[in-house]
Amino acid sequence: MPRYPMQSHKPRLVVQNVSRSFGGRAVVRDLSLVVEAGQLTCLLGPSGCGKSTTLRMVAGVEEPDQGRILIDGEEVFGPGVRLPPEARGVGLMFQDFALFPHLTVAQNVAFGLRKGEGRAARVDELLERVNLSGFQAKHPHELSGGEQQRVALARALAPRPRVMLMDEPFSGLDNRLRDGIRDATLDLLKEEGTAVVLVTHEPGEAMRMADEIALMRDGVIVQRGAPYNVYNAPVDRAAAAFFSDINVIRGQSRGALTQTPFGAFLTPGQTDGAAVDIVIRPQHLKIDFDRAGRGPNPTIQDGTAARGLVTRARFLGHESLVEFRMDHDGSTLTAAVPGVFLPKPGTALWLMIRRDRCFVFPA
Ligand SMILES: Nc1ncnc2c1ncn2[C@@H]1O[C@H](COP(=O)(O)OP(=O)(O)OP(=O)(O)O)[C@@H](O)[C@H]1O
Repeated sequence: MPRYPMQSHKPRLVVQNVSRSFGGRAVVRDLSLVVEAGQLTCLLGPSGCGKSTTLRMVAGVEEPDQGRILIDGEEVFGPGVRLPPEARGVGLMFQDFALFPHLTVAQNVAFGLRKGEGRAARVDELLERVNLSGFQAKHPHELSGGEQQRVALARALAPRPRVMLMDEPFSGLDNRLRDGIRDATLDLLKEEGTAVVLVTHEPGEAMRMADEIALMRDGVIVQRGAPYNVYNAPVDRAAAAFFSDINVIRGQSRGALTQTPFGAFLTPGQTDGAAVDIVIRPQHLKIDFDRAGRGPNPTIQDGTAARGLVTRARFLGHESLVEFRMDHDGSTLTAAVPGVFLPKPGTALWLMIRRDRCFVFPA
């Protein structure tokens, strides 16, 4: 049943309306996904939202209750079709990737390759590309964690998988190593041109690696898009909160406007009288100084300033986080400021909200 006619474009990976329950509980619900060759899609979401189960169904180690999975237009799972994992042309890499301890580095990388011409050359090529030339004869116990991880990557890529499936592949690594290995891994995956599905619960990792983020919650994809779009246009309050701390100002929409101590916000599309949440990331609160009990003048971009007292200020390295107790209702707001800004607790400051950086959601 060819869904994609011969002459038309066949995405590398198509997951169609796939569902899976365990003991009557739906863990993945009617999930669909398309990943092109050379593209990296991150399944991002909190623990237990069904990311790993989705990945395992693509790998073929878990069976969907329903749905179809196609690789290069070929059905690998569907009504009456169940291709085993080894026949799907997928490469796997998991957090606890285990190299074969009794095999050398070269033998580990060669493991999935057929004997014959080109085998040794492919092993050497990959080891060079993960910066491990000369490591061929070593055994895994002689390698650092980062080196073992690179061997595992070379091993998974050696047979030129059509789809590479990675489940939290960097979480076992030292923090200092992680960013370098992520970048090197991404470069190699791009050179190989394979389609990649990477599971992570870390927004930072997804932002760094993904062409497309598929944000998951309770077994469904709630939003997908380029990292920039998912970060800057979240579908709801929880999607915004998944990527950073957020500040929430609750108000009531009247005539497409919501009045707050920070001035009026446009809240089009909200029913009259409906409670709305105005959501703003700490980076997008503007701080101004107290001018003898007065703040800066209102502007169209930033609205009216509201006064608060600093309750805590912390330096985090690249930015400072300053917490305020607001005069008007005693609520707490947090502002992030680049560099070092550590006002003493009790300092009165004025906050403004950038209108172009806030999100409005029904409460
Ligand atoms: N084989 C199984 N039998 C029963 N329940 C399972 C099985 N596999 C997964 N689950 C349950 O399904 C839910 C989703 O698991 P899954 O591993 O897909 O989530 P996840 O988003 O990858 O989370 P994590 O990051 O913690 O692995 C969890 O509640 C888990 O306990």
